[in-house]
Amino acid sequence: MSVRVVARIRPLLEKEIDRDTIVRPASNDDGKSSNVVKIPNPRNESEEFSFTFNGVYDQSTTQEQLFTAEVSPHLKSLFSGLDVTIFAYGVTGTGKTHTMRGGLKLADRGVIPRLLSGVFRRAKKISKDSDGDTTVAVALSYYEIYNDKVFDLLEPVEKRTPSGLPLRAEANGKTVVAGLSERPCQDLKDFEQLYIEANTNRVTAATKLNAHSSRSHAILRVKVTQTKGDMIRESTASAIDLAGSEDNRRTDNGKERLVESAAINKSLFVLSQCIDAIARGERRIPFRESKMTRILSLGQNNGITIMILNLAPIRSYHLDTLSSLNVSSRAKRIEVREIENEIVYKQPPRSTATSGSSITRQPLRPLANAHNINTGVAASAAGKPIDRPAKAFSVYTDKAKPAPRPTTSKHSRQAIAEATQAPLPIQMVEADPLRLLGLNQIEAMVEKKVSEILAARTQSAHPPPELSDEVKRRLEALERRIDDGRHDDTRSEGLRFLLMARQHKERGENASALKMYEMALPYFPGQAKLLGKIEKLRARIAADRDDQNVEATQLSVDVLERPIEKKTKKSSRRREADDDAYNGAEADDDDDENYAGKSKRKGKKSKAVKMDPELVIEEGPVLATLLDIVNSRDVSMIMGLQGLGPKKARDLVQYLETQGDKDDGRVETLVQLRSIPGMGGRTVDRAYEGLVAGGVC
Ligand SMILES: Nc1ncnc2c1ncn2[C@@H]1O[C@H](COP(=O)(O)OP(=O)(O)OP(=O)(O)O)[C@@H](O)[C@H]1O
Repeated sequence: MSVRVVARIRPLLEKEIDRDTIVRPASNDDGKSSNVVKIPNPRNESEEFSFTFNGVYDQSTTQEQLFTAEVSPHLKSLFSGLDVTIFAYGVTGTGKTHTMRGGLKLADRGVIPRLLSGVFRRAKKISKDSDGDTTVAVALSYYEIYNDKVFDLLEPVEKRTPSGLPLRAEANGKTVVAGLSERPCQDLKDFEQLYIEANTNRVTAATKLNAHSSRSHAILRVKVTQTKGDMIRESTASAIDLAGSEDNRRTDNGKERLVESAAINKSLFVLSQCIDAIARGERRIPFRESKMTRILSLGQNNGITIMILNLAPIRSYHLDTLSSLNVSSRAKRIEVREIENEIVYKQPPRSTATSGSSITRQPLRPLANAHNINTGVAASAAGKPIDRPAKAFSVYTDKAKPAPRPTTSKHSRQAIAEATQAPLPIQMVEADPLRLLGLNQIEAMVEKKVSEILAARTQSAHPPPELSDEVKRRLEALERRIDDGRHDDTRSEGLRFLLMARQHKERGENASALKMYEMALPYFPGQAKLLGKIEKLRARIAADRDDQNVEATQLSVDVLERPIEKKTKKSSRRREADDDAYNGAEADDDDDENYAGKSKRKGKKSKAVKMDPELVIEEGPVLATLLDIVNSRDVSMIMGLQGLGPKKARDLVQYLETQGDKDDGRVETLVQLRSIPGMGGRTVDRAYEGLVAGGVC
């Protein structure tokens, strides 16, 4: 089954006005259910984009309606052994916490308290229906991921270590938080007490956009353990309130908040990359690049996953809303395997006959896949008696390695046959290969062959582009700087972003590299070299694309399909010109060499990109004039700038209008100006050069 993605549009808040509403729900073709979100194209308001979801809930939807429709039906699955994950996703201030936690009044309670209420009710019913044969225990864990570190919310804040709790991958593929506490929870009252107490430990700080903004991802795990005789079934419901992405230009965040914000934005960026990679069927999913994505393990976790996309209906969120609509509409394509957790059997008490001080104990090792051995659910469903594993642990001697059981798997048979270079009749291998070869011989051969096959496979897979020794050396040096402990946590985090940026850049992933450099910026505010890198990458990306392409705002291609298609011919001509400019600029790029302290690469100079990128952060009359013209929001004045036609000028003014009033939404730097949709590096350069040529300096 795919991830179920539903959208919820929140009502207008006190200061928001109806005429700013731009997001609306619509019905699909059958006209019955509302499962479409409509939003205007920011570049052409007469055109609307439609996004289809599994369900869309409008402003009037109550907490109860949402829970009854989207969460309640999965309680049954939870008790039949499936894990259920519900997570809220969206920009800051769109209603994630309201949806997941809700208010204190009964009607305002969100998904989490209602989920617990449903769990206790069902547990009672199961116990009653089985005349007490089945008992159900509920236990809670609650933790947050703050600045990419995991903290237990059920433990007092004083107990936290600066590095937080580590993550561990379990044999069954699940990622767990090592050392996380778990509290038994008898009833709703118990839960409320724990939950309210824990929430006071959660890091929440006010941002300009949302007075009670959550600055961390909060994850509540509800473990349900059903015991009947010696059978134990465990399943987990996870309710996740993700922190919201935010545009720091809109939030006036201070330095500490910028760092938090960078960590939040980074993890959400990684999440969107994971979603993209899964949707495209790629082999490498970048889960490991953030703790949140490791824990969420989208598409890796078995069970049921529901994503609630929270949306604000108003214009000031326009581009952010489009971006999250894009990410979540791709999440619909993620397939999740619905596999029930296995039943585990309690151990019968061990015989003490072999105990005694003279006996050397052998280490206990779990049988391979011990708790996955029994597929009792399937067996019982088929009406067969449930096979029980004889024991969950086996004793092995350390001296002689156990002989591998003759295996009937195709690969092993092939491996043995290939290893002996004489194809063995299948029946013989299955009957008794030990009669043909010694145990150790077989084991050595199988091991050798399997490693050969694996090595061959690894080599035949597309190897990542080989990094030059020089680049490797620099990356290693950067990693050492991060790990040598001389930097405080915050600085290390910044260096980590730089490291990731360089890795992306070396792989030719310029957009991701740019994002990472931008995320490093709050850690090194005003750092000229870093700003220069950002500028150059922006120019490079812009030159590599059509000037008009709004991709710089991270709108995905599928949203912009129509407008882009219309101007394909014109675009390709322009792109050729841009490519020339790009190649010239590339030859001029001193980025890597400067870093390594080497001389610049020589190449043809670009005519199109004349401006020295380092100039862009300087103050001066040209810059001041350019920004004054832009901030005038006067289309006729802006049109007077070189390279800005009426359409670009209108788009720019329209965009600035979405950023608030003239004082609040002022563009202060060229970096900001270049980040505006449609204002790629070349456009800004031309405008700047036009002013220089006109004598403004
Ligand atoms: N469905 C709704 N009905 C009424 N009020 C709502 C609804 N959704 C959100 N709100 C209100 O909108 C404001 C922002 O909501 P909330 O704090 O839940 O946003 P958020 O997405 O969790 O933000 P952040 O990511 O910053 O924590 C709050 O005042 C909340 O009460």
